[in-house]
Amino acid sequence: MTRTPVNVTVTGAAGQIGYALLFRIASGQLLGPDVPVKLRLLEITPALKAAEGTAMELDDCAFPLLQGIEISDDPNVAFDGANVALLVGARPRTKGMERGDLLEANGGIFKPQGQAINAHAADDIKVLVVGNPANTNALIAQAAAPDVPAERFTAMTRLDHNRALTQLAKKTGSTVADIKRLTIWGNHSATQYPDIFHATVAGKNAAEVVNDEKWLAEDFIPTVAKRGAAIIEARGASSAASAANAAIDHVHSWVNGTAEGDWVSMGIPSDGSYGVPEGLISSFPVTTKDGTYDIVQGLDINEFSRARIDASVKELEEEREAVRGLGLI
Ligand SMILES: NC(=O)C1=CN([C@@H]2O[C@H](COP(=O)(O)OP(=O)(O)OC[C@H]3O[C@@H](n4cnc5c(N)ncnc54)[C@H](O)[C@@H]3O)[C@@H](O)[C@H]2O)C=CC1
Ligand SMILES: O=C([O-])CC(=O)C(=O)O
Repeated sequence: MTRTPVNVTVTGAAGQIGYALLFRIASGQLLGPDVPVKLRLLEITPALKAAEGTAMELDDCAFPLLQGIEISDDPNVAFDGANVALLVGARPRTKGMERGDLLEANGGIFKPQGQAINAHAADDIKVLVVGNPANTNALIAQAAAPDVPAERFTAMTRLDHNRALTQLAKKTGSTVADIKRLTIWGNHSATQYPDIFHATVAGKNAAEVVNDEKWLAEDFIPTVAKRGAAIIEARGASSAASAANAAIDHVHSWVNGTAEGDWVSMGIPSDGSYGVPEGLISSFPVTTKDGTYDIVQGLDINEFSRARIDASVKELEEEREAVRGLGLI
């Protein structure tokens, strides 16, 4: 049976994440090995030529699943009929900046894109915001799209999740495949909280296997939370291939479901669970099935975790106030 192609819109297509992302989408890694895709690339006018160059290379790969590429500098064109939208296009931070410092520079990008999604995207649109500060940019886009169900706007904390998996695997002498049920809570920022209290390593409780609260507080959490800055320091540019990989993982999980007994982390609109004020786009543990996600309920949050979740949520509230002040929501 021939399947209808899925329209995937990628913004910032000529950027460094775009370059690491597009080929993987076209090869079937985003949606599955039997799902044809059409790519819609959105760029600012001066970068259209570079986007065309990337499209030429995509052509040259002769991906059997790639059924078309359109390039535009108009969000109304790029989001027309979009089933999946990856909002990557935004300025990256440089050394010495926090991601929140980008709010003023980048926030303005997401309101018109939200409006264009509202007006033109397909009814089943799923949005992942990657551009920083991702959680609050997702809030801006969502606020500009009142006709799209709020839960379709998500922000990427999967890179943090993947970073935490590897750090925990290294500490416990295991492999990432042995680790389940890890959670990133809160904001994709230095206040995020990677939580191992409900995680398991080869079936055993991770916190008990580690049994080292000092390592948790002084090594693991800051290493994961500040990994983006460490990459900028080492590479001279922010994470690109790992960010593209996390975007693939995020959408793949959302569309194709999580494994039995495991969960993933996604920045999603809070329904008030775990004391996170309703409407904030905050990272939670989620399971996914049939293209929808559910927050994992009933986890016992200890004092150590509560303080850290609250601190990150407070920062999200402050970012929300800031974008209210800028008239973006
Ligand atoms: N959530 C996460 O885990 C991560 C987020 N990021 C963020 O992703 C964003 C992109 O990073 P890079 O690709 O490294 O940056 P980049 O500077 O290499 O590429 C960004 C691209 O976006 C384009 N762009 C700017 N404004 C646009 C608009 N209004 N519409 C469409 N395209 C537009 C630029 O022309 C450029 O080609 C940054 O904000 C970065 O901080 C990066 C890594 C991880
Ligand atoms: O740190 C940055 O600015 C880029 C990013 O979001 C990350 O690598 O997690």
